[in-house]
Amino acid sequence: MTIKRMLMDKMNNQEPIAMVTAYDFPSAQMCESANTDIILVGDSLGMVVLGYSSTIKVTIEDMIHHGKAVKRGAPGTYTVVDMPFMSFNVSERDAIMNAKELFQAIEPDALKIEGGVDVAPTVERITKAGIPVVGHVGLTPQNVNVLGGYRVQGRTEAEAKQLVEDAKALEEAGAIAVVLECVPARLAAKLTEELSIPTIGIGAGVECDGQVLVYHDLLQYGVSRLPKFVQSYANFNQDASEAVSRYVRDVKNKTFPAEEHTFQIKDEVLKGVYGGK
Ligand SMILES: Nc1nc(=O)c2c([nH]1)NC[C@@H]1CN(c3ccc(C(=O)N[C@@H](CCC(=O)O)C(=O)O)cc3)CN21
Ligand SMILES: CC(C)C(=O)C(=O)O
Ligand SMILES: [Mg+2]
Repeated sequence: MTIKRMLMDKMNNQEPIAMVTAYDFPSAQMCESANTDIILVGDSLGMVVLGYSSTIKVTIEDMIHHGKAVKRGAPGTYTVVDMPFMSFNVSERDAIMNAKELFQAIEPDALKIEGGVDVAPTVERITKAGIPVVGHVGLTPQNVNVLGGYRVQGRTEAEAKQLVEDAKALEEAGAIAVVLECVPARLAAKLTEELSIPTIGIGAGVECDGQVLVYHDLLQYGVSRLPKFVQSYANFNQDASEAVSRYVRDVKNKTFPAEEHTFQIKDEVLKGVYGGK
């Protein structure tokens, strides 16, 4: 089934779409075994696993490196890959060639592009070239230096109207779904009702057709401060910190490795090498 068909079926049957952002083989395996509907190889990988302070330094090569690992870990799960900063808005030609490169190298089901009215013609061109596209409006982290921070979007009447126009332009351009990031819940609910394509929310309330969260946020794994919209379901930071500290202590104490972690050699072999002492 195409990703578009799957998304439309879930929307029409009112079955919420569960999406997780993941970046590597083990996390993809975990998402697949947990029946995640879609794995997003998000450019948030720049912040979460590469340690950048924004998503701006993420490259096509980074996306390919992580995207391929995710596909190996989750061969049976739908995947969407983010087009990184400046890979789709320099020129239409560049956008198409970059989409081609990502789509051929990773073989995902769709690509995702941040932006609304401004990128709609690009979304249409890429879609017509044969690559399904997911839109992304509201807080678009690639614009953090213009927006002035990671803040809720669409709170004023002017901003809310623009957001609605952006989402409609994406729908019109043929986008298969649209991510709503950090949008007031009641605005997201209205928009979800109005659009014919599914909305996938992050910080956009429960009325969206689906939800997306970052794997490392769900698990409190590596990330320190969690945005307000995150529900964490585990605390890997605490478990990992305790575990690694215990390992370091055991090495210093020589209580690790123990007998059961070591390999044996016959006496006569050792004698042959070092003599009869
Ligand atoms: N780990 C992680 N999770 C994400 O969801 C995520 C990333 N990284 N990196 C890329 C973007 C950046 N995102 C962010 C980052 C911070 C906030 C944040 O701190 N927001 C404030 C809201 C302030 C307000 O306007 O009221 C918060 O307190 O939640 C929101 C989205 C979402 N994306
Ligand atoms: C948070 C989601 C929507 C995203 O774009 C990412 O993980 O990069
Ligand atoms: Mg992203």
